[in-house]
Amino acid sequence: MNKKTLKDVDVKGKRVFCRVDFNVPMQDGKITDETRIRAALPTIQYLMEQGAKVILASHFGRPKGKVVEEMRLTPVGVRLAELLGKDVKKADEAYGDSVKALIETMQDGEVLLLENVRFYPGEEKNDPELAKAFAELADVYVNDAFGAAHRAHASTEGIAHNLPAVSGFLMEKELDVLGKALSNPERPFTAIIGGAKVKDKIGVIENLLELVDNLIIGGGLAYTFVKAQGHEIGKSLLEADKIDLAKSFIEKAKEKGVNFYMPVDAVVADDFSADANTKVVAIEEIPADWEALDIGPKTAAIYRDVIQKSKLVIWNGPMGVFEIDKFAGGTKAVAEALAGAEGTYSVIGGGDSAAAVEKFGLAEKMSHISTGGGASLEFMEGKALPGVVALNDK
Ligand SMILES: Nc1ncnc2c1ncn2[C@@H]1O[C@H](COP(=O)(O)OP(=O)(O)OP(=O)(O)O)[C@@H](O)[C@H]1O
Ligand SMILES: O=C(O)[C@H](O)COP(=O)(O)O
Repeated sequence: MNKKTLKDVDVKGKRVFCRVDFNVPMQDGKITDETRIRAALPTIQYLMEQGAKVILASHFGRPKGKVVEEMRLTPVGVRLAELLGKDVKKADEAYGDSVKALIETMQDGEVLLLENVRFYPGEEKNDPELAKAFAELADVYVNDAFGAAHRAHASTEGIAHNLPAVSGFLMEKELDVLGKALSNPERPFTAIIGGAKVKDKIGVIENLLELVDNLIIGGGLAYTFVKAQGHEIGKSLLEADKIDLAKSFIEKAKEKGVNFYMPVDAVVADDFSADANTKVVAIEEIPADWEALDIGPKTAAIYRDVIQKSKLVIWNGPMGVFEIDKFAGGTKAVAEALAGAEGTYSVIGGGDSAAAVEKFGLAEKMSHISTGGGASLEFMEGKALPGVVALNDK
């Protein structure tokens, strides 16, 4: 990476504003997945050991520039203190005199967690005044929030123009793994793209078609491709305005010599629910009143075979409605194939694919699970991430 990292700056005795992504799933005030907190620990612990005053900032949810009591970072601070085995002070604001006063009382090696930066309208607008107010709190800026690196916000981008700005260890690792995968992939290189909508995956499919040997399509978006092949898809998800685009992707794959895999069978249901009647049908035989909610067993077997023969696999988006057990089989089969494939480096884009891998208890078996959903997707689209661009060059 051509950007400065934590190891390139001296942080001893310095006030360090460290942007993390603590946007963790929470239900009734309880954190349901603490992966993102654990992933930030190496940077936080290093800063503590180096004797920095560690000032942590994060967004949580989408409070739209207002204080939303349920979106305070207090429960995250409590869990972080448990994981660190050290006290974590918690501020009720994210900048200003009250925060400055708290920082004055900090000893070297102590940790302070600021309040949700999205309580302020200037955060998402990347207001230079707010960026300055954040910068006034510290001597050095560390960005470890890979999950938010695709956002040009005051605490992810603006602040970097006001302080020495470097990446944290998580940011460095994510960029390293994803960067190497895309720039110098081991082959055969396979991308698995699923999820709900073609619309959300256009950029990534376009970019990956230039890079991969195999492109596997699954999830709700697959049925627009099936329709593009001239088959009826019943009540399955369809983006009618994307049929021509789907056709052009299939054509482009042919031109480029990319093997393009689409479902050959599907699990169809007479209702989008856990109590629905279901059956497995060939892809050209989806009944008019039914909808395809998962790839079928023949498709899963083909996909497994491609995965096992690949040296590198990038996966973004589930193969079916994995939240409902009846339609989780295809996603599980892909996860199991990745977990069992020896000599295959598996990169899981964040978001739902990461959640699925967790749900099946296979997270440990993957080579890399990204902590960024949207961020890893934009990276795979070949886009520059503003939170990274703003950091100091080496
Ligand atoms: N055949 C299908 N029909 C309808 N919905 C589907 C189908 N297959 C998958 N889905 C749904 O798609 C959703 C995931 O798609 P989405 O594009 O939101 O996530 P993703 O690709 O993992 O991206 P992110 O990283 O943003 O979470 C899941 O909720 C899943 O139930
Ligand atoms: O969960 C994420 O993908 C990141 O924390 C970014 O959140 P956002 O989509 O609300 O900007």
